[in-house]
Amino acid sequence: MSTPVLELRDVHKAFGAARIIQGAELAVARGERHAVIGPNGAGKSTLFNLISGMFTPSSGEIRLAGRRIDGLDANAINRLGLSRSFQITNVFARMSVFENIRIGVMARHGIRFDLLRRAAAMRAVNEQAQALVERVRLAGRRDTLAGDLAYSEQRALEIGMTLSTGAEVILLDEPTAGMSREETAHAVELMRDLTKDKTLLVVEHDMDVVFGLCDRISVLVYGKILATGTPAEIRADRRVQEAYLGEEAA
Ligand SMILES: Nc1ncnc2c1ncn2[C@@H]1O[C@H](COP(=O)(O)OP(=O)(O)OP(=O)(O)O)[C@@H](O)[C@H]1O
Repeated sequence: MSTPVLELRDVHKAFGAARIIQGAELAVARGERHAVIGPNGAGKSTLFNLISGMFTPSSGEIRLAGRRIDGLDANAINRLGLSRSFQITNVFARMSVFENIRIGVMARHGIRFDLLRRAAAMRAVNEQAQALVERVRLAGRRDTLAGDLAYSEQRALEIGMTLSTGAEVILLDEPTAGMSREETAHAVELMRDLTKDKTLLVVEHDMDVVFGLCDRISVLVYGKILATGTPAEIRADRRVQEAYLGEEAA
């Protein structure tokens, strides 16, 4: 693999005496869709928090496009091209769909609200925000308050917000949690489309989504990556079957 766009080397994270991440190794290639799976409590969300700068590792290295990012705060990491969504819906309920997306687009350009009065800046930002609203298929809900959207629409908006800062590496934490089968299928299609020219790292419990969407999968068990491989390799991996997938993948 050429230089991975995202790389973890021997990453550890302890909360007091609780060693949650214990030497995680991960290499995500540019342009791939990569899932992190593992049992409840394995440390998947903690891993995301470490990568995105919500937590600082106790030790180890995290690199984005070859550059150390461990120890940087979330905003700095975002500016370097990594953006994440959260397990819990995280939209501004009292702002419209369009306004939610526009905040991220403005951040991308470093535009403050007072500068928005300048017509040219406003036009460019509005055009990009509108294009993204359309890409996440919420054009019909453009002026609806985010708090009034259906749950699955809120999750789609959240993906839009994650993309709005223009980041190259997108982290999505359980994007289909709580969705019906139909909503899940729609969300998968959306993710496939929106991440065509991006790198996606996703934590997901729905194995149909993982095996259908992702190029490679890493299995996290007790804070360590037990295996990384293609869906076929992971399905066939005896250790993974024993530790996690069980009968389901046989
Ligand atoms: N800030 C924290 N302080 C102390 N313990 C924490 C903290 N954050 C997470 N943990 C612990 O770390 C362990 C792993 O949690 P984490 O949420 O990362 O797992 P997960 O794999 O995402 O689980 P799930 O699939 O259930 O979401 C849990 O035992 C949790 O209680």
